[in-house]
Amino acid sequence: MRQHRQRIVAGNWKMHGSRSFVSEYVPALLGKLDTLDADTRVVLIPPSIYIGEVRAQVQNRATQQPRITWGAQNVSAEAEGAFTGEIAAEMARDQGCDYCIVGHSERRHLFAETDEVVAAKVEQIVAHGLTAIVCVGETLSQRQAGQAEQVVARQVEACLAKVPGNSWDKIVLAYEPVWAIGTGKTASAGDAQAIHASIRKVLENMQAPAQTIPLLYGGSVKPDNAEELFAQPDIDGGLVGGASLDAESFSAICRAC
Ligand SMILES: O=C[C@H](O)COP(=O)(O)O
Repeated sequence: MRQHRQRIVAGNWKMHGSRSFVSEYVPALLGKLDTLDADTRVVLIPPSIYIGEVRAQVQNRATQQPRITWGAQNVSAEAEGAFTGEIAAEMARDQGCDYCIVGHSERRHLFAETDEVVAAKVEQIVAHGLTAIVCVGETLSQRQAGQAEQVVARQVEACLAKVPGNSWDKIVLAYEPVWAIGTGKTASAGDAQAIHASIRKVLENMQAPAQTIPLLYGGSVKPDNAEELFAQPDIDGGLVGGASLDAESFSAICRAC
């Protein structure tokens, strides 16, 4: 039987959007989420400059809160200071964010973020009362070399190394195979489930509450594959990129959860 865990669909807009997009997209999306399963939480994650506008649009539909919420794509590993261009976890909290993505493969590969940096960011995020959506996942060559489980296990252990024992309820993991991100290639539901199950074992070995931490799948999630992925026993929802930018597609994915 499937464990009862929080189900989450998070839409990572990446570096897309505009003020006019927010004002059209958010009301259109919310209008399509009236029939959402009561256990499912939807997180809108725009570029940080638009968080305030997303927040205002969601708060206009007070009846859907707190099932519909918002978050940040990234925060600094530092608490505050002379770090031009960065935003602090406390600032994300100040904008009402409940969630923050950390360790996304684009940050790891394009901005050279290491597991140690990710761990420091996770520490900041949970210390400020936000929930970290911690991304892990293997590259294509690592998968082809049969190292997927091993790579993911190492990332999980390193990225969660500084989580205080009383903060595990502030952790969500997102398994995102790098080769599936934005490529239209999705891990098969069986392969994704196998990695998710292996992540729970890693969490158990870390003395974390492995059965209650939500595990999301990310990588070319679309309306036509979401249901099968979300039906897997250890997959509790999705981290959605491209398809989250279309209200019709994203709402269909949310309803599949
Ligand atoms: O954060 C989202 C992931 O990178 C997945 O992106 P995608 O759905 O465009 O493949």
